[in-house]
Amino acid sequence: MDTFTNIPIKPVIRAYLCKKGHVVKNWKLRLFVLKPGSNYMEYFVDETKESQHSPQGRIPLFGCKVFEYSHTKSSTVRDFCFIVETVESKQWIISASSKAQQSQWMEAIREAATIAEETDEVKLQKHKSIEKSLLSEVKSKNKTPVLKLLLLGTGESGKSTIVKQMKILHHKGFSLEEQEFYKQLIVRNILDGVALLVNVITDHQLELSQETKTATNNFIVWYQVYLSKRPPTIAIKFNNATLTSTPSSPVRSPSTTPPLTPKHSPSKDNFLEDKLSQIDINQQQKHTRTNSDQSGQLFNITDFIPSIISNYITTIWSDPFIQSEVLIKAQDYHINESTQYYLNEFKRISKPSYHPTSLDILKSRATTNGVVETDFKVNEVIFRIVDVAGQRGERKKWINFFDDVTAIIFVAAISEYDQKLVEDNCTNRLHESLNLFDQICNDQNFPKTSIILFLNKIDLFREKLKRSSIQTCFPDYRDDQSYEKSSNYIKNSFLSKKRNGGNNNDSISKHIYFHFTCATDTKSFETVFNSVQDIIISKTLEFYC
Ligand SMILES: Nc1nc2c(ncn2[C@@H]2O[C@H](COP(=O)(O)OP(=O)(O)OP(=O)(O)O)[C@@H](O)[C@H]2O)c(=O)[nH]1
Ligand SMILES: [Mg+2]
Repeated sequence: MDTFTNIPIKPVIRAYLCKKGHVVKNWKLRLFVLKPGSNYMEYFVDETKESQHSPQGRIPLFGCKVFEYSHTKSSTVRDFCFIVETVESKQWIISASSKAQQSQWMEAIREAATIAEETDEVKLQKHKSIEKSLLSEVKSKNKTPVLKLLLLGTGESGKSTIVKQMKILHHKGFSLEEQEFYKQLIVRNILDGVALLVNVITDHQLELSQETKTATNNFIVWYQVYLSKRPPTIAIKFNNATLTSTPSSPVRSPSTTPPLTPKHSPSKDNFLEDKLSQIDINQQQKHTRTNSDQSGQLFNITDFIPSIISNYITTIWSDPFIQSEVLIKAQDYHINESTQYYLNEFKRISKPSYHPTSLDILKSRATTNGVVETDFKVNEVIFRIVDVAGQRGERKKWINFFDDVTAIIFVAAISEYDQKLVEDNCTNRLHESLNLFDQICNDQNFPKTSIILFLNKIDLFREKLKRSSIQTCFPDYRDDQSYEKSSNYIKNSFLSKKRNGGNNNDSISKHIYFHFTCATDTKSFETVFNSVQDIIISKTLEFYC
């Protein structure tokens, strides 16, 4: 996990000090080295070993305590002793050669401990020991603890994607029924995405090459009929809850948008347009019933795209102008971020034998309706993950799920710094997320609940920084457009939202943990979730033990 402190410039301190053995309790002279900004204090047998950087041992400094030590009964009493105790309660007894040296080292170690980071090695050790103690506790009490994690955040921030990752990591992936659902959803996502691109072209009256123009015209004529026939939602049962797909409307736009109509008159020189020209748009249903042979195959789509339509999509996406300017403009129309991924993968996806991969599923988009609870058994613990709908109108339902929450994972999509909210088309999405975070982390409903902040979509954030600064969202931001500085600024903006109520009230001065995440990347999510597990389990241990 990252920390948010600066490392002061201080000299290295090194000296020979005596260290009491952990196994054989005798004193050994060791060369101790404390480098400023290091996460460890190291000790060596001598200078040669130091120059080879071959330490005899190292003491993790993150959160360690230092206190004076005086012997009560020992035949080998030493003066000026002190103890360094790590967060894992492991102790090192060290003896200095004078009072001044003892004070100097104690002070330096204390200071180093305040800025040291928790290293992966320490995290892993902690993770294992926490798990071990929880397991033995569980065995002795013969019960499986249920830890409730509430996923909160604005719409489209990535909450449901996290649940999908949990399925991949802890549920052996997706069932055949789920894969079928996602296949249909992906087809819808692609068709809606292409229609939205065409809508952008029409809206902005963009000039296209003749080939692209023909393909867009043909596609949109077909799409309008397809849309009128397609059921508005597809649904699937997940663990007694229903996830319903309500794909985004392809005609969302920043202003008043004309209906989807091709700007250029369709040419009459191909099969599809000939077919469609026979259709009375107002009589589509009737027409399909009576001419079900060819148009039935063309429009009765569940999980595949007819090859003629695939060809139009391929032509449209092969145009570099569509992939650059049109795609960027489409952001203002709230295009699904995965459209680019799907269209890049379209050759594979458009095959009749297509089966979605885990990544395809992670990239799919369906607005969550209501609340979906899913249990995941991880080792001997059940994580009950509560995924809510993030859009404004849905948030009043959240309060019903605040009871017995072990931890809140607040998901904020930091790549949204230059995007407007779908709900009102005017509020900056990141401002909305910051305001929501402010409410959540200062809410008295969960005074002791740990809050874990996921600063999500870092992959899109990195890409976007190449073309626009976070100044769009934070006019006071003065630094450069580097990922490090920009992400750090956003992180601090979130963390600064936590208030302590001005009365040192412990109940609302809870700690906020944070991670930079890419929820569609399974490997990095696994690391992040291990760390989250540690925090949650260690907090819960207090309750169970
Ligand atoms: N590139 C990228 N896409 C992401 C990331 N996280 C989520 N997404 C995509 O963002 C879209 C929205 O994600 P969801 O998980 O559905 O968002 P949500 O927070 O559940 O949204 P609501 O249900 O509307 O509240 C999906 O298409 C995801 O694939 C990420 O870190 N990087
Ligand atoms: Mg969702």
